[in-house]
Amino acid sequence: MDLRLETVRAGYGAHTVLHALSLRLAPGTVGCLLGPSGCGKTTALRAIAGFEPIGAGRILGDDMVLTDAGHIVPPEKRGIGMVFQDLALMPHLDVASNVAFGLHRQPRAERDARVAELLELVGLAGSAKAYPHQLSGGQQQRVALARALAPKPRLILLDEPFSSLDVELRERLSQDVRAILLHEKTTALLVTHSQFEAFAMADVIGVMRSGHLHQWDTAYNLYHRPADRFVADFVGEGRLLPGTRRADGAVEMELGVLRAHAEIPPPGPVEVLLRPDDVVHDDSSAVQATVTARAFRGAEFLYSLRLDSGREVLSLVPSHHDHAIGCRIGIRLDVEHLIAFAI
Ligand SMILES: Nc1ncnc2c1ncn2[C@@H]1O[C@H](COP(=O)(O)OP(=O)(O)OP(=O)(O)O)[C@@H](O)[C@H]1O
Repeated sequence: MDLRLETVRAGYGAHTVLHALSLRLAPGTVGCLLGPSGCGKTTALRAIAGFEPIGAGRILGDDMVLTDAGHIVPPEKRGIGMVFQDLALMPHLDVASNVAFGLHRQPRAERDARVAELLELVGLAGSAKAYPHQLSGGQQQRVALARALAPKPRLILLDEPFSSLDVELRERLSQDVRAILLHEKTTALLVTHSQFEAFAMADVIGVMRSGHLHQWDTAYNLYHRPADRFVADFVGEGRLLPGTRRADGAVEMELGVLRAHAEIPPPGPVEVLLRPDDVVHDDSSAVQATVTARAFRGAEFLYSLRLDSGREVLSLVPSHHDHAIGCRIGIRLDVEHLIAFAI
């Protein structure tokens, strides 16, 4: 489905939750709404599914109006599948019957073939006769996905589908689910507050806060070209440090002078985003900082460093450089693409 939201406003009574939400999800792509709890992700998904009316704007699927301020195509007529956090598998039906649930109008042979195909796809071909309570959480989630995909929906909506699973399983499952969605060529929209899931699954990610969509973009652009301070802060790790943009284009900071490019703000005070890989440990550097915290990440340490001004930066350092908290270490900047915001 080619899904379009055009300046959608929605909410509950007098409480507006979505403010002029606009986005487009191209057919066959996986999109994600990412944002802190309460920012309106689920409300957006429910409006797309047809469970919530909207106060203004339009929701279109393949150029057909699904919802506008005066009218709603009912959920069952939209060709949209859903996978929610609480799986709602039917406990008294075996796995195959759960997956077949939405296919009751199809001839038996076709239905059985589709169920077998999906169970194969989600890696549960051997569990067709098992009951939900005999499966692990991850397996149950796969059944829920197979069930939602069975009728070949034009769009599938996934609301925090992995939130009840442990981290390791989430990681594996989110990659598997992406592969399954691509295989089925289903357009999908996922809602999560986990960046990891968003990055692992989505082609395009929308960062939301308080019902506003701050940026609808690829993971690469959210990380390397954040549209504003909120996205810069919310996506990935990093710290904002004050600086001054000079007339010659360079930016002066306490850590040195950085070359700038045309996109950054005009001369004046700015805030510069420094990612942990922008701050390089270098014993020969004159600039020193104090290690205030460190997290072992296997190949690297993530150091929190206090500058002489009292401000903090993060630095990723190969883990054979093992510096204790309180140590002074030399650092220099190695910024490939300067990101700065006018203050
Ligand atoms: N049925 C409802 N009636 C009234 N207010 C609601 C209802 N559902 C949600 N809200 C409010 O709307 C706002 C957005 O909620 P929503 O569930 O869309 O956010 P979310 O981003 O999905 O959050 P979470 O990640 O915690 O699920 C919240 O302030 C919430 O309290």
